[in-house]
Amino acid sequence: MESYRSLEKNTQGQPYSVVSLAKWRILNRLHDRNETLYYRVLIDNIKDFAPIIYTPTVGLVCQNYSGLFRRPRGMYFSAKDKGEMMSMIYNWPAQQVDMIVLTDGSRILGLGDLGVQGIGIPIGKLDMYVAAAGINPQKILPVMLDVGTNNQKLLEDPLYLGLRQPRLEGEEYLSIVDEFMEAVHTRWPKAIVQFEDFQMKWAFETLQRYRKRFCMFNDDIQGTAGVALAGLLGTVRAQGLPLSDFVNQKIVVVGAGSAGLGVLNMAIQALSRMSGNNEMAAKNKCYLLDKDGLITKERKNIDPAAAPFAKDLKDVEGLREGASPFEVVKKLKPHVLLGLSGVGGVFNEEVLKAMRESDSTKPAIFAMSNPTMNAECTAADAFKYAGPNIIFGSGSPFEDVDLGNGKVGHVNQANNMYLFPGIGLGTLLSGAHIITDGMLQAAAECLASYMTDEEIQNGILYPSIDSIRHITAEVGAAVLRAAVEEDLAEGHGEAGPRELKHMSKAETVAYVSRNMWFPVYSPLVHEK
Ligand SMILES: NC(=O)C1=CN([C@@H]2O[C@H](COP(=O)(O)OP(=O)(O)OC[C@H]3O[C@@H](n4cnc5c(N)ncnc54)[C@H](O)[C@@H]3O)[C@@H](O)[C@H]2O)C=CC1
Ligand SMILES: CC(=O)C(=O)O
Ligand SMILES: [Mg+2]
Repeated sequence: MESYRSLEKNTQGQPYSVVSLAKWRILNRLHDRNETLYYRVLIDNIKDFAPIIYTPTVGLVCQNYSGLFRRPRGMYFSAKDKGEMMSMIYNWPAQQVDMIVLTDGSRILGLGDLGVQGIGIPIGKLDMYVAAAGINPQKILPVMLDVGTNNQKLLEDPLYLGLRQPRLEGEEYLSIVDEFMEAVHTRWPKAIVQFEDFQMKWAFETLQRYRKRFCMFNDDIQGTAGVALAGLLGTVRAQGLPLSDFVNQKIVVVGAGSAGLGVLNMAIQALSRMSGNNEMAAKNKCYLLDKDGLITKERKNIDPAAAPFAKDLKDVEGLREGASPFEVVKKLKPHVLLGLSGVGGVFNEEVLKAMRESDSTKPAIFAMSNPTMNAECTAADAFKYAGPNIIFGSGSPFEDVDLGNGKVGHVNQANNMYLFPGIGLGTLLSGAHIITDGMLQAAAECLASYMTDEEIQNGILYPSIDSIRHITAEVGAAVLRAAVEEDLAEGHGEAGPRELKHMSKAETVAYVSRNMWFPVYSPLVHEK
């Protein structure tokens, strides 16, 4: 910590990229040298270190990974390993693996295709699993599926560590993922595989293909959706309205990719439950935009995943196919404007000023894209242009904003880190062999009800990252209980299905907390 603090002191005024990469190097060296100590300082200083090992710095690390590379971490399965993956999996030295984060590097944060350099994301996500969920670091496995890259710059970079070929497509691609999933399942049938940062077409396709066969989920589609839903429900409470008023909120989502569509799907499921299974009414309140603007039924070559949300032009009077975010906000006066576009600055001054006319007393702006440069707007601009009354959330951290007269504009970190560790931990301890919508919904509801009314009134929708272990234990327990209710909990370790079934809510939280690993040195000689 002394060397970290002196680095901070000695690099004041230097560019963000230089300072944050230097910080990452200090932590990475410690990670290689002394795992127990690394996780201990990570847990004790999570607020300072999450932005280094996770977003935003992890983005910069991935962009520069081939140059930063010193030692391997995790496993790489390449297209050339076809037919060998089963023996490769059996070569992994740990007896047991509980949690795998898998990527193919095709959509790393909002930074696009980074090929094998995307391995930084599974490493960072699994560090959060250890820090937040107390998964034993000996039982985690970051995995890169190297199926090539379409990033020309990387293909020409002499330092690039991956296969120098264009990405595999179609059946060739799927056969690689299939082989990997079968191999993992054979050796560790209960290991949970988190799919992370896959480009949209494969994100949806693999989720559909595997979710009923393997214990897996897609964090960008499902984890993000739960965090966003908790945020949306929070904004209803912040307006002093009962949760049932959620059905009256107008929601504009900018970005129709895996994350944006995941959010809309989950929000619409929740809305239709609240409005007596009236899915039509729920959909009417949600508007979706992509790089070509408002998606309507007039759209040519509409993506099948976005089609269910396309608006009939007669239902959006005064708006046209492809209307810009500004036109949409100006016309609709939405309660919530949520960005998952991956494009920095899409919520510009004009769009943010239009949010001043929102029908909500506390309009919500979520600029959820990562890393910081890709956020749809900064926190300072949001409060400056949309007004001091807004609720603000961003995917990467921003400082709270000084609004003058002692008032503070609170910044929420609307990031799936509040859910994925609990989803993984709860599933693991339940012993369920699949992850259902019910388990994910329980996770979202747990996060949504975690904050007090007073905090919510002050614009605070999510807990501080300092309490991430606590919220993760609660989320984990909620997921475990949902698995029990669905008769999926087969038990794990000391607790069989009967024990799990008979645990009260409080006992489940205590059970989950008890099973979280904490970094202490193990004695070399056991005392008698
Ligand atoms: N805060 C969080 O927890 C999470 C944040 N994200 C972020 O969300 C972003 C998007 O991720 P995915 O949905 O997986 O990407 P994606 O590539 O599947 O989708 C991006 C979408 O944005 C649209 N888009 C592009 N330019 C646009 C523009 N100028 N205006 C409006 N829409 C535009 C595209 O048409 C596409 O529909 C990334 O930056 C990622 O870091 C993703 C998951 C979780
Ligand atoms: C947070 C996250 O999963 C993403 O930006 O992709
Ligand atoms: Mg992601």
